[in-house]
Amino acid sequence: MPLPDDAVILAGGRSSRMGEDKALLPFGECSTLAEYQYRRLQALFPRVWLSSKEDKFPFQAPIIEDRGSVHSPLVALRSLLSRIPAEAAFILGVDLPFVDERVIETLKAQYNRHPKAEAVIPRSPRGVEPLCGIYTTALLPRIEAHLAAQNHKLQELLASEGVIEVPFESEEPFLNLNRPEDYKRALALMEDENE
Ligand SMILES: Nc1nc2c(ncn2[C@@H]2O[C@H](COP(=O)(O)OP(=O)(O)OP(=O)(O)O)[C@@H](O)[C@H]2O)c(=O)[nH]1
Repeated sequence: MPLPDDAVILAGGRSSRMGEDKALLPFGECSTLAEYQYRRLQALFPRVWLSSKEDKFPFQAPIIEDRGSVHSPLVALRSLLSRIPAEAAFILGVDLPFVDERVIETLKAQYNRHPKAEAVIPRSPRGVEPLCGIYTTALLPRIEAHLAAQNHKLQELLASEGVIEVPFESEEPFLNLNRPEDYKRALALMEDENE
């Protein structure tokens, strides 16, 4: 299997727009979206982790807890890139349930073609999709610098020559669940797929 061997699900956000913790919403056959993502990624990566502020999950999985109480994906990236046993990991937001195997295998293939890349990130028609991509420990010094400057913008971290952008024709796989209406739409899409 091409590298990386590690996948990490970002599941420690505040879910303020959803109004309840979206990682813990039921999804598909699973009692939580976090477990749905975990099971899917287990088929594609030898090691799968959950990234969160604390262990709040009703199933067994290795957790990488955040170092720092501020909520932002950058805080999570600092903690997980310092903790993974390798130099790179595939990162996925818990709220992107439609990122499929084709997307992941395309990103893996690009990473294997560019092993010195700092990150390999999809670009869809709506722009870069930073919550789905391969991130490497080479980013750690810049992540620390951005956090020290209280700059939490992932897009700014990724505006670097060392970041490979991979174009995708559709934004559909990157549909994310921010609000209750997004969740309802995602449940309906799942039902359509299963019919
Ligand atoms: N581990 C960890 N994950 C985070 C943190 N902040 C955000 N995330 C995750 O990163 C992804 C994008 O998060 P955001 O869109 O910034 O925040 P959110 O919790 O999804 O939603 P809002 O509060 O409505 O913005 C989601 O998968 C979050 O669970 C954090 O501090 N730690």
